[in-house]
Amino acid sequence: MEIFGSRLHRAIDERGPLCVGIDPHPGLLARWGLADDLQGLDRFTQTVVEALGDRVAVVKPQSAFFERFGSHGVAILESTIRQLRDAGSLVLLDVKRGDIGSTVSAYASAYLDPSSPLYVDAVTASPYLGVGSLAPMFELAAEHGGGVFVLALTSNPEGAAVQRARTADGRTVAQTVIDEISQLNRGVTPLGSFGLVVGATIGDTGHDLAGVGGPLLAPGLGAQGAGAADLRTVFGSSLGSVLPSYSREVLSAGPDVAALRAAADRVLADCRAVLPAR
Ligand SMILES: O=c1ccn([C@@H]2O[C@H](COP(=O)(O)O)[C@@H](O)[C@H]2O)c(=O)[nH]1
Repeated sequence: MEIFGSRLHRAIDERGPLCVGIDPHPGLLARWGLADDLQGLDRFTQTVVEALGDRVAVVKPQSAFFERFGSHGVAILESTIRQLRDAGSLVLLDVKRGDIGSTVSAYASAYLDPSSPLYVDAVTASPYLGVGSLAPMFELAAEHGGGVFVLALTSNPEGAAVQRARTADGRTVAQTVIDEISQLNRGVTPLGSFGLVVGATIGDTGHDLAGVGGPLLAPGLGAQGAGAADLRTVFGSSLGSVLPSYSREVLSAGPDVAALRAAADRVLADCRAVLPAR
């Protein structure tokens, strides 16, 4: 079995360092001339799959925009996940789960067990019940070649008050998360399966990302105001592990399939100009 970190490394070599989110905001559905209903949701996601499923390394459906339509919306998410995987992109479900360990086991089964209808390559997870509470996700991911991206320094301005608060030993909360995830990836090459979410909007915070050994997902590009050049400031010497992530910046080019592809190509070129060649 090939581990997630190695599959991601290969996907980036083949398709370039880019993650595109599927975030069917009501405003985007309207902009695409679609109704804010199940049919609109289905058409929107089908179009993104057609445009980008065989093109970008990672596609990141945002679960919330499917869940808001109830069980039928989740059914569309399930079929979107299958189609993306068939088209060859890795699927990172942005679902930010976290709970006590016994409940995290159930979340792990939902997303990281290959027999689940919502099985994906990787998920996002929240560490605010303690990184250790996510152990069932880490274990199931390791067993089946999956990945977990844990929130460390999020792109929203509200995150800093919690994430940059100091713990008893003087490290920030975020640095304790970074250090625990680094341990999970220790000794794994070329890339570990346990990643962090670090927003492209946050500037130079002085956090030490050098030893993470796993992918660094960078949302906040485009609609939230960060540009590819900001990656240098945020990630410094860790730029080689960055997976830039765009949603609205690319999606707003739709519904034309060629325009969506051109938008993805454009942001990928912007990122390539900043990230080290590999
Ligand atoms: O720190 C974080 C973590 C996750 N996100 C998610 O990424 C996308 C961003 O969408 P844009 O349209 O590119 O702004 C969205 O799904 C967020 O929930 C984030 O923005 N920041």
